[in-house]
Amino acid sequence: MQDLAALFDKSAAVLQHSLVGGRYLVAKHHLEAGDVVLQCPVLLTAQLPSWRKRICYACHRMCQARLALRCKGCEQQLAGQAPSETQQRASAAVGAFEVLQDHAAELGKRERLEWLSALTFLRQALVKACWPEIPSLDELLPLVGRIISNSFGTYPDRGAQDSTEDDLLTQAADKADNASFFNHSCHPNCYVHRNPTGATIIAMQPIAVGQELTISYIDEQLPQAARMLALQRDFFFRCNCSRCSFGLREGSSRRKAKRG
Ligand SMILES: C[S@@+](CC[C@H](N)C(=O)[O-])C[C@H]1O[C@@H](n2cnc3c(N)ncnc32)[C@H](O)[C@@H]1O
Repeated sequence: MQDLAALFDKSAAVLQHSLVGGRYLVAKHHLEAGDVVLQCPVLLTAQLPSWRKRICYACHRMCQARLALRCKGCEQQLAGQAPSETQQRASAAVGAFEVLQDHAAELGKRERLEWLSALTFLRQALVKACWPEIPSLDELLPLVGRIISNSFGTYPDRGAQDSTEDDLLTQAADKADNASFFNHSCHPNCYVHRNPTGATIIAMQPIAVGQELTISYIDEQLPQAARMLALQRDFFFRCNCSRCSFGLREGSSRRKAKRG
């Protein structure tokens, strides 16, 4: 198993393990609002067929011309061997990816059936291709669960502001990287700035050394019931952040006060 802590060497975050809640990140030193916590390069990219030959393997930028031979972003030639740094980053990402929570058991019945039929098709293709070791469905489903519940959307070149959910769905390219260790909070202290080459996690407020670093996976402006629904539906977990726990207590004490 690779050294996961090393993924955060050059960042303001430290990886911690909790027996009940899995991994989480805390501030390495005091942070002010606007401080960069972590730079997350794109590490794994799932390309749609229509994107083939348009994404640079080195900087993961989309190239405008379909058959471009050289990336305009980093001047790398698009054909040929990937540089070893990219290969190293990719294998580090796979190691980190393997330990993430998969929630495979919590996939909805319909979603599970859809994935099982796609994975059965994949296995048949691997058999036909004489693949040396065919993974079982029980091995493949957790991979799907990890991708669904831990990846970030990568936006097309025009930038996050103009992008819509539809862009994400139709042009979906996902990445799994060190940013996948940030837990969610409905009252986060960091936000994610996404761009085509990766993501940057930025502090939104002063954060004390040792304090947990959190981001929001959803629109945290939603009311509590809608937030819980979105997290359960899209990420398969029940939120235990301080705002939700406080909200529940607040709701019950308000009801008590009404009854009293
Ligand atoms: C992106 S990962 C974060 C790292 C994760 N703690 C781990 O050890 O793999 C997302 C997963 O962490 C857990 N998680 C994150 N935020 C949470 C929260 N506010 N309440 C409960 N579980 C949370 C959920 O299991 C979720 O699927």
